[in-house]
Amino acid sequence: MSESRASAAPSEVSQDNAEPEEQIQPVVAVILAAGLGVRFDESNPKQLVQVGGKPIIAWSIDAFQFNARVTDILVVVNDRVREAVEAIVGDDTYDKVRTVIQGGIERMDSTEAALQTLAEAEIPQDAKLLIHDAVRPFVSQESINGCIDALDTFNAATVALASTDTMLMAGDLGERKVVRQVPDRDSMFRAQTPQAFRFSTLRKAYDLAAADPDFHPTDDTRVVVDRLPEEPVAIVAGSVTNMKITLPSDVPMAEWIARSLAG
Ligand SMILES: Nc1ccn([C@@H]2O[C@H](COP(=O)(O)OP(=O)(O)OP(=O)(O)O)[C@@H](O)[C@H]2O)c(=O)n1
Ligand SMILES: C[C@](O)(CO)[C@H](O)COP(=O)(O)O
Repeated sequence: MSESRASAAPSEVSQDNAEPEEQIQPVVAVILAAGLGVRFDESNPKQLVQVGGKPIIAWSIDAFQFNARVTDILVVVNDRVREAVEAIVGDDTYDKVRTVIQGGIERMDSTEAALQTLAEAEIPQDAKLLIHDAVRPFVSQESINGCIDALDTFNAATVALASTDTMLMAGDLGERKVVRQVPDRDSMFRAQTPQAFRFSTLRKAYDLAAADPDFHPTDDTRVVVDRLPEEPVAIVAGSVTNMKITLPSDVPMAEWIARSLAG
């Protein structure tokens, strides 16, 4: 494990702004920033693009750094962004960032790397994990707190936004896509992050998933839903502003949100 800052295990370090009487488990935010951004521009890592005067990943880390209930932060990177991310979190502001680790080829490989690091740090089995996309810079404190609270009742929770569009489930008919089903809109949600889990629950789901090389989920909720179908995943309210920067055309909207937050 290569570390950029303090080598203490999560929550060994004193938590000056936590609420020790009410919060007994560590609350660990995992910021996933090891993606290549193929849909954005591989030569311009989207995690590092500036919006509202600071890199997208700095917005994302700030949301957890400044939440009093989050005790520890782990950042997952690739070689292209490591140096820049280490420079960002080297600032004294980021005193909850324990380590910057190497991710993997797929998103689930990056989560797996985080789980291994946390296991090596002997994190408690009931620790609360908040897995967040580095490229969702404007996650609200309500959504973060909603995840932490939901884990008092559930072992898994995800931020999601109720769909305002009717969704179409499509299939192939020759070369054309055709509609196979029109699910009831009230049951349709758009997945966002953070996605939150008790450590032991996500560990178990990932252990089960490891046996299947053909499983390529794009988020952690799917790993739990597929591999632990008896485990309910609570939905926590997301927001339109908790957008994911996926395409270059998302940047103007992100700039607009950054400006409106500053205002
Ligand atoms: N191997 C990967 C792939 C993705 N991610 C992270 O997961 C989040 C959501 O992924 P996405 O937006 O799909 O990012 P990319 O994989 O970078 O994008 P693309 O699919 O266009 O390459 C991002 O913060 C990304 O850095 C990661 O840590 N490790
Ligand atoms: C985790 C995620 O951001 C939830 O919306 C998403 O699944 C990431 O992957 P995608 O390939 O961009 O859907």
